[in-house]
Amino acid sequence: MAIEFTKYHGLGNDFILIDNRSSSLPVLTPEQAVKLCDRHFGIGADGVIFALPGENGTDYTMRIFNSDGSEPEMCGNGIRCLAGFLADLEGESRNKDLYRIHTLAGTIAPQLMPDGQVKVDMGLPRLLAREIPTTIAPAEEKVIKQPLELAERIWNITCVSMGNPHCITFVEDVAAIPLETIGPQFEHHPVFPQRINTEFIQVVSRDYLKMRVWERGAGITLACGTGACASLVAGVLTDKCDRTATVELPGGPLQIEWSEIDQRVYMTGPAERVFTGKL
Ligand SMILES: N[C@@H](CCC[C@H](N)C(=O)O)C(=O)O
Repeated sequence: MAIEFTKYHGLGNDFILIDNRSSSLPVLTPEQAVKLCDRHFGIGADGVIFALPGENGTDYTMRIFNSDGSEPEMCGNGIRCLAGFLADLEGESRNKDLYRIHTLAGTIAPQLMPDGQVKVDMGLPRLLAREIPTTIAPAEEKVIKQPLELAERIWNITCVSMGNPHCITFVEDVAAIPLETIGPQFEHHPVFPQRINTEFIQVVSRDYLKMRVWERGAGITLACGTGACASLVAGVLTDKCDRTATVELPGGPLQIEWSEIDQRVYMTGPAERVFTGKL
């Protein structure tokens, strides 16, 4: 069977997009996704994203497999790419700019902007230890500047769920963090029963943060949208940044806002089509 795909990226966080609108089950297994994501023996990507029929009154459903085959609840860069992909698929019959997408993290709403960027209503951040989830604090408490011992060092971590789990730590110099060795130790630390995405943040000013990330199930990536949102929330909670800031990632900048009005997080950034192909 031939399967068509489109390769997209959001600031270098890259995905294989599959038109799965005729079935509610992904046409590929997690094992097949792992093979396709391989950068030497496959197409190469950080994950595979499926555009499925909508559920619960939404326009579409997004499912995603990480490059290790695990299934995360949400993906910020991925949902911008999905919005671009859906607009391509709908072509001339498209009659809206704002999609309501069902995800394992709830309904997320990406909007295609006139300048080509995609602005996403990422929903409410979740802050309680049980919502992350983490056992580092009592279930009903927030995890803000909590000490975590790892690699012979104490890291003060703040945890935020954007549907998927994030652990944020503020550092003097992001370039000096040995991500390859430290990242997996955070990801598999026993206080995170569902593993964790870890963001290292350097505060350049109250509206400009530099970020590097180790992603659960994908390792080092050039950008992480949910991670940038979680990091801004962590920065506000620890009084390191304003509610609106640019988060600069290795792949480029994202604009993030934690709205004072509705307490929801908004992310704006690009989604770029790279090529199409047939498996
Ligand atoms: N890169 C994504 C996040 C993808 C999921 C993540 N690896 C997880 O397992 O939670 C983003 O842009 O948000």
